[in-house]
Parts: sequence; structure tokens; C-alpha cells
Amino acid sequence: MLTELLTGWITHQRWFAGKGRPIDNLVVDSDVQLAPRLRHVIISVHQAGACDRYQLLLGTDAPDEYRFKPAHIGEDYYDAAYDADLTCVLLTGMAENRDLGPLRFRHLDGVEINTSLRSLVLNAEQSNTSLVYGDTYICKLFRRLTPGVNPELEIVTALARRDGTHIARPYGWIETDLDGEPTTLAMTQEFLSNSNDGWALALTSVRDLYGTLECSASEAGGDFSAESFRLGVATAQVHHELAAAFPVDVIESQEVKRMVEEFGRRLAVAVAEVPELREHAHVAEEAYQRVSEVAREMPVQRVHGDYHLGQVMRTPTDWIILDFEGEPGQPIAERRALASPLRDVAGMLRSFDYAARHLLADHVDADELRPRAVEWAELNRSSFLAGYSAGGGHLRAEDAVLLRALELDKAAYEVVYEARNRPTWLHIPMAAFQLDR
Ligand SMILES: Nc1ncnc2c1ncn2[C@@H]1O[C@H](COP(=O)(O)OP(=O)(O)O)[C@@H](O)[C@H]1O
Ligand SMILES: O=P(O)(O)O[C@H]1O[C@H](CO)[C@@H](O[C@H]2O[C@H](CO)[C@@H](O)[C@H](O)[C@H]2O)[C@H](O)[C@H]1O
Repeated sequence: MLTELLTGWITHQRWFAGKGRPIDNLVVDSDVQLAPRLRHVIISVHQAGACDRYQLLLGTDAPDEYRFKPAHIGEDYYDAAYDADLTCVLLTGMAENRDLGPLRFRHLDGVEINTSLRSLVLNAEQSNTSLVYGDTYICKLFRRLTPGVNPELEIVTALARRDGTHIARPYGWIETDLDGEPTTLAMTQEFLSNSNDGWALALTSVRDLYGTLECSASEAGGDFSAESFRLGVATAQVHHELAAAFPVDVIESQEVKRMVEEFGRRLAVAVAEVPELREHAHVAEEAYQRVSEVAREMPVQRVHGDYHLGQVMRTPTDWIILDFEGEPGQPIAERRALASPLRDVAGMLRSFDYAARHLLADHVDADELRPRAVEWAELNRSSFLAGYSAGGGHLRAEDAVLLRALELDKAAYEVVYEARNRPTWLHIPMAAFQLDR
């Protein structure tokens, strides 16, 4: 039966957010025939009293080449994201503003979509599934569905309308109604060919540094700090554009205190899920306490929300920022809420720590290299901050306390994320609770 096959299959998918918890029930909520052999399916997955919805492109009567991993689901069913003969329906739908049952395919005014291009599934560590058409478009299927317009579509279209400088051009989207709300299912953007993501570039630098034991982070051939500076500048410019395109506010010190109380609650949830965090939790609690003591008014605006090196692409000419959808797993209202832009700054600072440390895990010279990892992270963190200020980012000396708390809040989120998705990486965010910054 289809639901049994899907139950067995879904737990192995990178984008499945409920790993580590048994599935109590899986229900097909909607099943729409998009084309012969292609169905669009929305399922509800019930786990321990909670329920998440996911979308699937279900191929039927699997041709032989899709009877193997990664496409095969079971019996005659397969993940049609891998079948370019079927995924063309998505591009054509958007080009022609089609309605297929309850699904609405749309393109942005004034753009033309070339429907002859064939797709490949992007092979990336992702919370979603992306299809690359030729080297022209990338269509991201949001796997886990939350009712509402996806913040990424909302932000990228708003910035594109204002000729935003650091975004990939949007082309179209697919939506349906979920709980009575228009809900984004997929979004198509310009594919940035000849580009590298910041994570890959940063790791090249770190590898180079590790390979040249006798020189310092600033002398190694793979020095990344000039790029970190440029990324800081681009980040400040995007924050500026977001502040111009969406409402801004200033919150009172009382609300800042409430914000750090919320950090405390997130920390408690993380400790409950990952008990080894308990003995280090005081580091974060002290940092949150300090913010409460010195709390002052705080400017807030729309932000990226899940900012890290994997979300930025270096094209031949510039840094482009992707994936404005906030932390996957948070409700849409929270992801759209105004926040301090320093939250993104903190996210990127954490990412420099990640890049510096993740190659250490099973490195034979780990003990010798650890101080160099710290040196690399410090150099790039400070270059990024210098770039952020140079680009007009609002960063005062007194923001250091807030920035530290925001970093630890992000690290608490990462502890849970890694425990669920990549347990061998758990040591990376755990180290954030041992550093005395
Ligand atoms: N417009 C694009 N052009 C080229 N590559 C892209 C583009 N958008 C995403 N990517 C690649 O896909 C990866 C994951 O994209 P992202 O938007 O972060 O997906 P997710 O939300 O699923 O994590 C990025 O790190 C990048 O390598
Ligand atoms: O890019 P996503 O929206 O899927 O974000 C999730 O996955 C990220 C991992 O791919 C995760 O980021 C963490 O790992 C990165 C290295 O892979 C590191 O650069 C980030 O600093 C770290 O937070 C992100 O937290 C999660 O939401």
C-alpha cells in the first residue's frame, strides 16, 4: 500500500524533519494528477502527537532507470523529481500560468520562461529539493509545508522589484491553499552558474591552511579574509535593502528582555533533547543574563533568519544571498517576524566556526591544528564584521553582548539540528559553549 511504502521511504530522506522519532501514522491529504504518470501528493506525518505536512512528486509505472536509489520509493512508485520527462510540467505550468486542480502555477510579470530545458536534481545538503533546468533556472520544492506565503518568495520578489543587488532573480512559483491560506509549494529563480557557495570556498581555504602547518591563517595561500570582508559588505547592503522594502521598528528594553527569556526557553528545549549540553548551558545563561542587564532599545527589521556560508554564492562578480526562508521548522509567523539584523551577523559568525572546525573531527593532527582553526575563524569573523561596518551595517561596540547571546542562541539551535540530522557534527556547535568570547 502507498502509505506503507512512503512511511518506510520518507525517514531516509535528507529533508525529512522528523528523523529519530517513530511515525505513528502517515495520511495522504491530497493527490492531484499533474500529467500521465505524475502525481502531486501532500501527506501528513503524525509523530508523537505532532503532525508535519510534506509534498511529493510521485512518479508511477517507474521506468527501469528509476527503480534504484535515490529515486525509487517502492513497487512502481518513484520520486519524480528525478525524472526530467515529468518535471518539465512544472516549468511549463509556470510559463503558462496554469491551474492544475488546486495547484496554481505562476510566473512574475514581465519574465519569459524557456520551457525546453531539462532538469537535474541538485546534489546538495538541503532541507528542500532543488531542480536545476539547463544552467538557467533552479526550482526549489519546499518539502515540509507550512501554511502561508514562503518568506523566501516574499523577500526575493520584493527585493527584485527594487532592483536588489545581491539576490538571484525570481521567475515564478507554485502555490495551493493549505488550511485556507495560499501556501508556496515551489519557487523558480535564476541559476547562478560559474559560482561557488561560500561554504565550499571557505573549506578550500581551511584545507589549504591545514596543509601548510608552518604559516599563519593570514599567510596561507587559501586566505579567505578578503572574501569575508566583501561578504560583510554585501550583508550590510541586503539588510539596508530589506529595511527599505519592509516595515522596521525599534523595540524597547523590556521586549529585548523578553527576547532573551525566549532564548532561555530554546536552550532548555535543546538541553532536554541533547543532555550533553546541560553541563555547558550556564555559558549561554550567563550571556543571556548580561543582555538583560544592559538591555537597551533595539532596531528590528526583516532579516534572512538562517544565515550561513551555505546560503551565499560567490559569482564571478559578487556575493549573492539565497534562501531567505528563515530557520526550517519555525512557524511562518516567527520566520516573518521583525528581528535584529545582528541575528544574521551572528549566524554567519557561527558559520566561520563551523568551517574552521568541521575538518578537524577525524584529522590525525587534530590537536595540533585546533589553535589554527580558532585563528582562521577569528580572522574571518573579524574581517566579516569589518566589512559589515564598512557596508553601512549598524554595529556599535555595545552590541558585542547582544551578538554573543545571539550566537549562543544559534548554537543551541544547531545542537538540536546536528543531533537530529548529522550526529557526527554535534561537536561543532557544542564547542561554541566552551569558548570564552
Ligand atoms: N540560485 C542558485 N544558483 C546556484 N546554486 C544555487 C542556487 N540556489 C541554491 N543553490 C545551491 O543549492 C544549495 C542549497 O540551497 P538553499 O536555498 O540553501 O536550499 P535549502 O533551503 O534546501 O537548504 C546552495 O548552497 C547552493 O549550492
Ligand atoms: O540551509 P538550510 O536552510 O537547510 O539550513 C539548515 O541546514 C544547515 C546545514 O546545511 C545548517 O547550517 C549549519 O551547518 C552549516 C554547514 O553545513 C554551517 O555553515 C552553519 O553555520 C550551521 O548552522 C542550518 O543551521 C540549518 O538550519
